[in-house]
Amino acid sequence: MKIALLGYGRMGKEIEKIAISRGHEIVIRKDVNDNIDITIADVAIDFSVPISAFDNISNCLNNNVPVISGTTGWLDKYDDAVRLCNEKNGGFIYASNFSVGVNIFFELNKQLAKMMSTLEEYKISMEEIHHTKKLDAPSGTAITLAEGVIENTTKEKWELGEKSSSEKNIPIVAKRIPDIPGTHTVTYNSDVDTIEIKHTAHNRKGFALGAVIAAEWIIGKQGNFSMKDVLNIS
Ligand SMILES: NC(=O)C1=CN([C@@H]2O[C@H](COP(=O)(O)OP(=O)(O)OC[C@H]3O[C@@H](n4cnc5c(N)ncnc54)[C@H](O)[C@@H]3O)[C@@H](O)[C@H]2O)C=CC1
Ligand SMILES: O=C(O)C1=N[C@H](C(=O)O)C[C@H](O)C1
Repeated sequence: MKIALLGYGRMGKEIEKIAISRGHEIVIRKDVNDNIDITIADVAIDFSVPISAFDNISNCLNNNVPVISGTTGWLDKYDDAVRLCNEKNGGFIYASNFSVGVNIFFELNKQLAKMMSTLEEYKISMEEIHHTKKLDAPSGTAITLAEGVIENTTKEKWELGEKSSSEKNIPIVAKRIPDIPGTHTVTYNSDVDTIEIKHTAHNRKGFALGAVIAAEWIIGKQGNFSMKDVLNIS
């Protein structure tokens, strides 16, 4: 496959190594606002910055190139991206986290939320820890975890901070510590005990492998998909 990397930072470089090891060719390495001809690629993988993700994705969809995006912090335009994908009969996957482990963790989180939904003595909170170069907070993964809880309980919103302003909200603490690739914890605390589920990424290889697998999977498909479709998780 001929792959365009839209964003050639920490993730772009990690994806390049894995893509080459799986027999693919990198035909574009776009960083910042370079002019590119996206039509030379079979598929594009966007791991850029929040302000550029939508333009990168639109350029692909407008030129009939399927696109995978892992960039977080741009979701105010997600519905526009889905609309454009449908209008152009394109292929598009956004995932806040491409690692297999986190996608299993997302399902575990939903199951746990269902079980906890009637147990009012337990108070939920979330914590995410990332490296100090991260631009957005809370992380996209923490937002997906919060959405999984909201779908399965009476919680209505997430809120940044240690304590939420309403019982209906899920408090999310975002910590920034040098070199941490990504740690997410969901905690249910009561007076008598604590239940906690946690995912710790040891490096960026899992995110990068998931993105390449998604790029391989989307070739020849039309529609807006998720990592759950790619991994066939039920
Ligand atoms: N979904 C997932 O599994 C994961 C998502 N991420 C997200 O991916 C994004 C990138 O992460 P990193 O590689 O760690 O960041 P990074 O800062 O190392 O790389 C981003 C690169 O994008 C470049 N860039 C700026 N404007 C651009 C444009 N118009 N077009 C293309 N590239 C442009 C920057 O120069 C930079 O080199 C972040 O939003 C991060 O949260 C990171 C890891 C996993
Ligand atoms: O910026 C990062 O590094 C990461 N971003 C994603 C997020 O916002 O959830 C995924 C992963 O945790 C690493």
